[in-house]
This record gives sequence, C-alpha cells and structure tokens, in this order.
Amino acid sequence: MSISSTDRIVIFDTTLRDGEQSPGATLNVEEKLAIAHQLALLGVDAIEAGFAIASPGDFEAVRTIAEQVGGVPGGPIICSLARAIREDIKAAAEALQPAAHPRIHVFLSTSDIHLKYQLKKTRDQVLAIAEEAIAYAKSFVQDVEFSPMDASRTEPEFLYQVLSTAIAAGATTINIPDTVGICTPKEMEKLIQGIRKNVANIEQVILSVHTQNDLGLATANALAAIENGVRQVECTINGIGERAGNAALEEIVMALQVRKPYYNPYLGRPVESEAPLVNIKTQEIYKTSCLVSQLTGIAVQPNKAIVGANAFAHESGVHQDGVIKHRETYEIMNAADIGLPENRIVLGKHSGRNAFRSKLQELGFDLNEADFNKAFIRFKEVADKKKEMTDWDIEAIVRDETQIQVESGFQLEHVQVTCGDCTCPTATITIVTPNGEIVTDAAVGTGPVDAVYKAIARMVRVSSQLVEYSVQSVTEGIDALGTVTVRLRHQNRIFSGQSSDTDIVVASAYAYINAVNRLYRYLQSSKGNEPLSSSFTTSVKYLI
Ligand SMILES: CC(C)(COP(=O)(O)OP(=O)(O)OC[C@H]1O[C@@H](n2cnc3c(N)ncnc32)[C@H](O)[C@@H]1OP(=O)(O)O)[C@@H](O)C(=O)NCCC(=O)NCCS
Ligand SMILES: CC(C)[C@@](O)(CC(=O)O)C(=O)O
Ligand SMILES: [Mg+2]
Repeated sequence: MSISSTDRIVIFDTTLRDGEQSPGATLNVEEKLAIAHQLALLGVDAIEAGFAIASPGDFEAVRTIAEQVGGVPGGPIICSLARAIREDIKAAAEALQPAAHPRIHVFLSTSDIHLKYQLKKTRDQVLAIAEEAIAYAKSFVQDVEFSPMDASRTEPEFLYQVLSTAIAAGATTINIPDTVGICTPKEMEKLIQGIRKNVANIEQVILSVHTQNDLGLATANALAAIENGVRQVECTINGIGERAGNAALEEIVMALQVRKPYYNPYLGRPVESEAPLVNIKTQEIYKTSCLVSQLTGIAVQPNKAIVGANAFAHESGVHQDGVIKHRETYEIMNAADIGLPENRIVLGKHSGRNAFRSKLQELGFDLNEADFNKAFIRFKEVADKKKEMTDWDIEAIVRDETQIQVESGFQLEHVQVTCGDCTCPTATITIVTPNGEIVTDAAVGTGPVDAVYKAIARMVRVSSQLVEYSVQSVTEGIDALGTVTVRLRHQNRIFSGQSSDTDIVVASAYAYINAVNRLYRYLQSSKGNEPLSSSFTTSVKYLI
C-alpha cells in the first residue's frame, strides 16, 4: 500500500506493543506470531510487532513477524517501537530486516512535565535528540514514524516546533499520542487543527493519532481526529493496552463502516460513496477478538461494544418484539458483518467428518489434518454429553484444541473429584512431568477447584499465586461448554491459561496446567542451560 494514500484511513494495530503493555498480557513469540497472522488476515495496514530493544523475546517476536508475516511485498507494514536512542533504533532496524515494508517508530516526550521529571532535558536538547534520532532511523529505513509523547499536554508552540523538525529530518508519519488519555473530542479537534495549520510541510506526511482510554474517550477522540484530517489511527484489538487501554480497532472500524455517509465527506468523498474507508475485512473481527482474548487471558467484558457477548443480544420484551418484526428496529449492524457465528444448531453426535469439515469451513477455520483430527475427536466427545452443538460450541472446541501448545511441560492425565455438602472436597490428579514421569497425588480443598489446584501445585512445585479465576459459559443451557481462564503470578509476571469443557472442574484443571506450562516455559527460557527441574523442585512454596 502507498503511505501517501489519503482517501482512506490507515489502520495501525498496536495490540502486540501497547496492547501487550496491559498488565499480565505477556505473550510469547509463537503467540505473537499467531496474532500477527490473524491481524494480516484482518487486513490491518501496519502491525506494531513490539519494542525490539525491550527484551530478547520482543526482538525475536519482531524479527519473526517481520519475516513470516511481513516478508513479502504487498503485506502489512511491520513496525518496531524505539526510544530516541541509537541502540533502540539499531535494534529495531535489525529486527525489522526481513520485512518488505519495515517501519521504525521513534518516540520522545515533549511535555514540560515529562521533560522536567522524566527525561531531565531542556526543550533545546529534545529538539536536537529528535532530529538526530529520526535521521539515524532514516539511515536504515525509508518509513519512519515519530511520536511526541504526551503531545496533548505539550505546549502547542513547542509541539509545532518539534514536529516541523521531525518532518525536516525525514519522518513520514507524524503520530499524535494522547498518552495519558486526558483529551476531550473538542480538544482533540483543536490540537489537530493547530498542528495542520502551524507545522511546516505537515501535508507531506501521514498524520496519525494514538488515543488512550483513561476517561473512556479513546474511540471518540480517534474519530474526532479523523474528522479533522488525521489519516492513520493507532488502535488495539479489544481495546487492550497500557492502563485503561487504547482505542479499540473494532469500534473505530465499525463506526466508520456503519456511519460511512457521515464520514465520507471528511475524507473528501461524496456522501453516498460506497468505497470502503478502511482495508479491514470486518468478518475477521470476531475471530481476532477471541484469539487475542484467549492468548492474553484478558476476557472481553460482556457489554463491550462490537465484540462483547451481549453486543448483539436483545433482552427486553419490547426490543425482542421489535427485532422479530424488523431487525433494524434495534440493530445498527449485522452480527455477520463482524463474523459472528449465527448460532444455528446443525451438528450433533451423529455427524461425521465431512459434515464437521464443511461446518469448519463455513465458520472460516482452515485446519491442518492433525488439528482437524484433534478437533473432531473432541467434537465427538462433547457431542456425546451435549444434545445440541451450536456454532459457538464448535468455535470453542476448535480454539481449545488448536491453541498454541507448549511443547514442553506437564500433561494432565486424569482428574477425579468428589464433592458435595457432606464430604470434604477431594481431588485425585495424575500428571505426566516434563521428564515423562507419571505422578499421582490427592488433596482436599475448600471446593472441587481448590482441591484440584492444590493437588496439581503439590506435584508441579513452583511458587505461584492464583490471581484470577473465571468461568464463562460459551453457550446457553445447563449442558453449556464452560471456558475457564486462570491467571497465575510468579514474582512480578502473570501467566494465563484457558480451557473449555462441559465439566468446569475438568476445564479448570486444564486451564491451570496451561498457565503452569507457560510459567514453566518462561523459567526454562530465562534460566538458559541450567536444568529447570531445580527451580521446580527446590522452591516448594505453596501459595495457591
Ligand atoms: C526500554 C527498556 C528496556 C529500558 O530499560 P532501562 O534501560 O532499564 O530504563 P528504565 O526503563 O528504567 O528507564 C527509562 C529510561 O529511558 C529514558 N527514556 C524514556 N523515554 C525515552 C525516549 N523516548 N527517548 C530517549 N530516552 C527515553 C528515561 O529517561 C530513562 O532514562 P534514565 O535511566 O537516564 O533516567 C525498558 O523500560 C523496557 O523493557 N520497556 C518495555 C516496555 C515499555 O516501557 N513500553 C513503554 C513504551 S512508552
Ligand atoms: C509510543 C507512544 C505512542 C505511546 O504508546 C507510549 C506509551 O506507551 O506511553 C503513548 O501512548 O504515548
Ligand atoms: Mg500508548
């Protein structure tokens, strides 16, 4: 794509960078790669794949995504964040080397409060640093984005001066971050208009906005910026990100689609123009949202716009009556537009592989033979217990069975629980350790899940603290599939795991093992060659 295109909005996705700054959203390289592939399917123009200097894992993630998702011309721009520091820029350039369309995103604070307390630099120094850093980034790549951090709290005259300098030094995208999420839409309008009027050669670059959601105004501010000439928006799937998160991609994209006649004139088109305002394939939105939620362990709130479980549900009689008579009485968009399964009941325990395969195709899954077989076996198991298999059940099964498996780690063999109002909840668990040993242990707990977790913790022996446990029902009815999400804290890092089953105690056990395995993998990679088993067997500290 051409970065000078101005008749549509460039979607810059930062799920893998700002989104990963959500507390506890840590993703490993395979998980980031899976999300990046899905973002490419969704059709985002640019993927901010990480912050290359931040850690060897981030570097590897940027490099792998640059190679495997952005390695051929015509694919998305792959971007790495960098402070205005030579080592950061060099690391970004190295990580981005395999990308056909690499972008280095240099940021530097410009507000007085940041200059005084954080950077401890004068305005003149900041101007010189920005100029030098951009020129240095330009020595590696053509496409350089510059963000004046805390722009919305920066004195306007100084902001104009920094931006003019950045453009003169070669920046091709100027991104305006409302870093602390303090702006109102009216103020955003003033900020963008001021920049367009006062910054030299601003019309030669793509003007972008990056809005944070501290006051719940991120989407409103991004849209206000578009109304005032901004042509790139930075956003994340499900609105995840630092603190209260970023503007949600799905909200901006669907606002532009649903209100196209309203937005068309702001992009210089006739009101009735049918041409899309973004390159996004909206039917991929729901699937992308599920993948991000599953891999980050951050559940989507039910009332979340566009992708929440209730976004297309009608609860009250008056509304239901209206929707039955004419859908558009209460629906401004069609669930199918974001790729939501229609929830038609078709498959059951008597269905065969062909029907299952064509159902998967209909739902947009393209599985390899091994994953297909795993999913089919699981489908039959669930169908045996559950009378009606909805599209939602099938989606949950496929997500569960095809999730990125940790190659090394513990495997759950058996879960057996006794509980009730006149017995002490007891769990007997059998696991296979990473060395192939089969171990069985039992524990009592305050409830069945507590007993299961105590029994597993006793065998895996790693100090961790259960910080979140939640169950969501995927479908309706007493025989619904339940999805359990578990988050464990080890030192200051969070590891999540998820699993679905008709039996929530079984789902709980698998979710817990998944989280433990992520923690295991993390310890393994951070310990280098030292055998991991020592940390798993010596620091026996049962916090769970
Ligand atoms: C980038 C990172 C590796 C730096 O680690 P570090 O060298 O230990 O430094 P700290 O995080 O403690 O402090 C940040 C330093 O960068 C400086 N800095 C911050 N933003 C800067 C910028 N845009 N350009 C240049 N310097 C910057 C700070 O002034 C501070 O410098 P000081 O140590 O001289 O006071 C680390 O913070 C990290 O892993 N971050 C990843 C996630 C993240 O911070 N994302 C936020 C994006 S804004
Ligand atoms: C890099 C920049 C756009 C940033 O995301 C930096 C940050 O993480 O605060 C912001 O919101 O200002
Ligand atoms: Mg941000």
